[in-house]
Amino acid sequence: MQADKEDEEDVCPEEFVTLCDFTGSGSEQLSFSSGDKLLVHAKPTSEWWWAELRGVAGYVPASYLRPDGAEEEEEEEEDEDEEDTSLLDPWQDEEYFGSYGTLKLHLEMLSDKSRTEAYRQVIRSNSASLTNKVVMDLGCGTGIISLFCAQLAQPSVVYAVEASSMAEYTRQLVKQNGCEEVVTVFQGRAEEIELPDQVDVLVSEWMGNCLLFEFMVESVLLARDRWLRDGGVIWPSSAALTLVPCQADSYYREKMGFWERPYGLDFTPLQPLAHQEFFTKPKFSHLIEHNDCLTAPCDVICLNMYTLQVKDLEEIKGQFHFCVEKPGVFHGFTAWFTVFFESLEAGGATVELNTGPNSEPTHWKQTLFMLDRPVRVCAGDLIGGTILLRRNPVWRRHMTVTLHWNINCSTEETDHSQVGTKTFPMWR
Ligand SMILES: N=C(N)NC/C=C/[C@H]1O[C@@H](n2cnc3c(N)ncnc32)[C@H](O)[C@@H]1O
Repeated sequence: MQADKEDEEDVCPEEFVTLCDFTGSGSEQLSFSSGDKLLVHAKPTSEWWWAELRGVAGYVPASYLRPDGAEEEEEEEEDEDEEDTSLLDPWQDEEYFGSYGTLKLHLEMLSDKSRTEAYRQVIRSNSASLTNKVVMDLGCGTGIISLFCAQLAQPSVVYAVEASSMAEYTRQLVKQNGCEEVVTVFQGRAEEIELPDQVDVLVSEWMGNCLLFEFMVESVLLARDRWLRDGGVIWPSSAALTLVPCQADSYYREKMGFWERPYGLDFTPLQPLAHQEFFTKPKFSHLIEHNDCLTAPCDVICLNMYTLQVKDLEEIKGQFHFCVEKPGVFHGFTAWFTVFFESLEAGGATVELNTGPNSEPTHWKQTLFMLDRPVRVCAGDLIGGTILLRRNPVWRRHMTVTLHWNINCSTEETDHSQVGTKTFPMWR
């Protein structure tokens, strides 16, 4: 990588000091360690600058730098700035693992019968093959999956790995349920802990909204590469993201229609604000009604957990071709995921956990992406396009979802915006 980039206007280079480590992703980003002195050549945007370190140049996140020579006032403010460095953690681990140190999220996940029973079914239907196996439960939380393993099968050992302070309680639950002979709890990040042995089975419940949000999947892939022995099994074994063009009439009326005539008054000047506030980001925990689907759903992304690589997570693209089955209003797209657990026995039945509208609801429910403008469609209209999940290069648990679509109407009289595109932050 050359130290200067012809198409960036060069400013006189300024020296900056880095506040923490940064691992660049892709060839364009420059990695550095905390305390490095960088030479900033250009500031093309407020977020990304073009800088050089020891003759190598690349983009760096501006928020990770402070002007060199500013350290004296920095020392004076050291105390109140102390907590700021935690804001610079691209993984936001303090906040993330802090949230899992309380019961709220564990109660939500454990109360999700579809989710929890699916994992119990996986253990139960593979109990014979789990005999004498070494199992790793990555991100075990309260240890529910590990306890199922110890209760319903005879593995030789289960390594229950949990980074949050919940691990202390997980140890108590293991003891309380008489599983301490089989289950060993390791408190720490899966990326950092040392296990006594390779594992035969790597099981984890890592899926976030829209499948990938939180990107815990990266930890699972790293653990697979480091701890899963050759021929070992990873659960889930594969995952699919499903999309469907849909109506969302009640949501649209609730958030946008409301301003037409509240109490006989015209509040429509607030509609642009409502659009910005309610339709710019995806709507999590959306419950799509079956008859809101304008077409049959389509799997747009399929992930094989044996071959998926961390670098593949930067950008994942899918395509779709829908044929509208009934007239209606195309308000947006709804997405959900399904994960599959292959049997340990050759030819055994695959267990699946489907979070879509035709299955028992889960705590994820579905995710709704609202278009800027609803479009009336007729049966026979074709909605084709692409979906792009692009991981945030700085905030590593976040991504954007970009949808491109075009509508080929089967008849002429209906009004149509033929082509559309929209990018949704999740959440950065
Ligand atoms: N979002 C869904 N579905 N599940 C979130 C489930 C997250 C649980 O896994 C733990 N966890 C997440 N990442 C790691 C890691 N790298 N090492 C150890 N424990 C981890 C969290 O602290 C939660 O207890």
